[in-house]
Amino acid sequence: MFGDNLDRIVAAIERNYEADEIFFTKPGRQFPNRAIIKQMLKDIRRVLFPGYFGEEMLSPYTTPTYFIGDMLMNIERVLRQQVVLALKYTDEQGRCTADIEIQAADICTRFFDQLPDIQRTLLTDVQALFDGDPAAESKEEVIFAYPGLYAIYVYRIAHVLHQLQVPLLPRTMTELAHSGTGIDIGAGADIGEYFFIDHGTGVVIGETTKIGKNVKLYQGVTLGALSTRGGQRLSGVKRHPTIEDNVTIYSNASVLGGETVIGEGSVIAGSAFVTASVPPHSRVSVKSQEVSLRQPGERD
Ligand SMILES: CC(=O)OC[C@H](N)C(=O)O
Repeated sequence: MFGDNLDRIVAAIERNYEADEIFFTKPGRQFPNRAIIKQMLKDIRRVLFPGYFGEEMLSPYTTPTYFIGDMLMNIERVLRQQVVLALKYTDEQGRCTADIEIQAADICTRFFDQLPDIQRTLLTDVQALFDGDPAAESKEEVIFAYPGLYAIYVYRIAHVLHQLQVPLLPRTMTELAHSGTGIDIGAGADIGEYFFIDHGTGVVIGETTKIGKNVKLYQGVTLGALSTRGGQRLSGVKRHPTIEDNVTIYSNASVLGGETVIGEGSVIAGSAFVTASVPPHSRVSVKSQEVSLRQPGERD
């Protein structure tokens, strides 16, 4: 099939390997496993919303106490292994495995301590989706089927791991959700409770975005950076906007820039392009310059 070409192709690929050190996985190190991370997200979701994504609560012989305990012990073991792999892979100080394992165990302790709070926050997101979408038949339907809730769930798990400075895993998680839903939420974004994303396809929320409570986004909204020409020099710099409490942003609007603040209670029209701050209770029309104050009692 290859004829005489095989040797030539092999040699060319080998030369490409030699041109960049990223091709040579570091000796004794191994990447975390994407399939295992995906399964772990499923298992955590089964604990937070039992019965929705597995058979667990249907058996009369299973009490929640044993189910939760058993699941958490298994998830902890898997998470700890993946955190060890991620820490080892990215380690630049040549730390010994024992030290890395201690750090991973500590990260897991802190992560699981926060799990009940993540669950409570997710319930506020479920409520926001149900309250905000007249097409939702029930909160159960939101949990079972809504892509917005799934993306928010994965984000809330990934965000805690990001705060605990776990490398590789948070991004892997949010990209798994992105590929399944079309909703891209950076794990570093800081998002308050009662968060609502309806439909969701094409929503992008950059990693330094700050979002208050009770914020609503529709499909195609970008909360992005103004310019990324600075490349890695902008790493860690606030590049994405701040959205205060009770803001609604309609479909395909772009709000860009690290210093851009959308004041509390504002409404941004669909397809608006906003690169400057607007005061609380603004109504922003398609051209970002056209900003007027919302009248008291005026509807979104
Ligand atoms: C959402 C967005 O504008 O991202 C651009 C780039 N990935 C950054 O983080 O700056």
